[in-house]
Amino acid sequence: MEKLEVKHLTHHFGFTEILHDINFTLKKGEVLSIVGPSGGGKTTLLHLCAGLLDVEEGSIYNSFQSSAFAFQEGRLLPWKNVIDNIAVGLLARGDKKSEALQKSEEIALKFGLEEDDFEKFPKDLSGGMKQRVNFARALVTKPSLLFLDEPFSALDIGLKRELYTHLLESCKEDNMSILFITHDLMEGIRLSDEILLLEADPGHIVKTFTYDTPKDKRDDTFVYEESAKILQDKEIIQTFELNTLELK
Ligand SMILES: Nc1ncnc2c1ncn2[C@@H]1O[C@H](COP(=O)(O)OP(=O)(O)OP(=O)(O)O)[C@@H](O)[C@H]1O
Repeated sequence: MEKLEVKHLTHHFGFTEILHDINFTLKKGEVLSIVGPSGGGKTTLLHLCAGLLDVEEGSIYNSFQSSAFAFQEGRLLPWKNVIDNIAVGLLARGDKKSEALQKSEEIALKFGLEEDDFEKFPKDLSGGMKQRVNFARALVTKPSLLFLDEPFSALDIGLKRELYTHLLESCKEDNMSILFITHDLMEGIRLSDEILLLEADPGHIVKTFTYDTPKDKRDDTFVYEESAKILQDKEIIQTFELNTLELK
């Protein structure tokens, strides 16, 4: 069975310990989110898991057959148009050009882009269109594991919901697994089988929340009720320092 297994992972930048003794397993078909305050080491952890940083202490075992990474800011190639940007991963793995372009056009339409947009370059796209291209590019290769670094944070609520739906469809149809980081507890509750709460200085997992309700049954009421519960949790209050905030 494909899995990502993180054991006793500790990481330093210089003399500063950023992550301390992280342990978790992501299994095939699961969605796992990492939630925590800014600067807590979430991106560092995701980069280590994706092989973008070298592991120094502890281990990461990744037996997923393929993976893709969608960055928060998109990182589209400015000299390529929409379809060529989406096709990058397909061409890199050796798909025939005509097939790669066809698959890219299909997924672009599915993700709400229009034929008129296909030839546009990133500089001529709105923020929302760039995010659609970003997601389409990550999903078109049908990765068995998808890494997401706060991909929804700058999006309006309508586009967020649309992209949630596409992601969950891919999880269901292709049994894709997702590891993602977010500041947004509601997003974590809507999408995840498991939420890891990461406290800062150094980043360590203080608590894990597990959700068994099928994701297509998680309506707004479910998400609000679970968020209300979680916001009373002692570790959440402490990790996000909610008890020190006063509304003025
Ligand atoms: N390449 C680097 N060199 C030195 N320090 C780094 C490097 N990358 C990150 N850091 C530091 O590591 C700490 C954790 O950063 P990281 O980006 O992983 O946190 P984060 O939880 O993702 O934060 P945010 O939610 O604000 O994106 C921060 O103090 C950051 O300054």
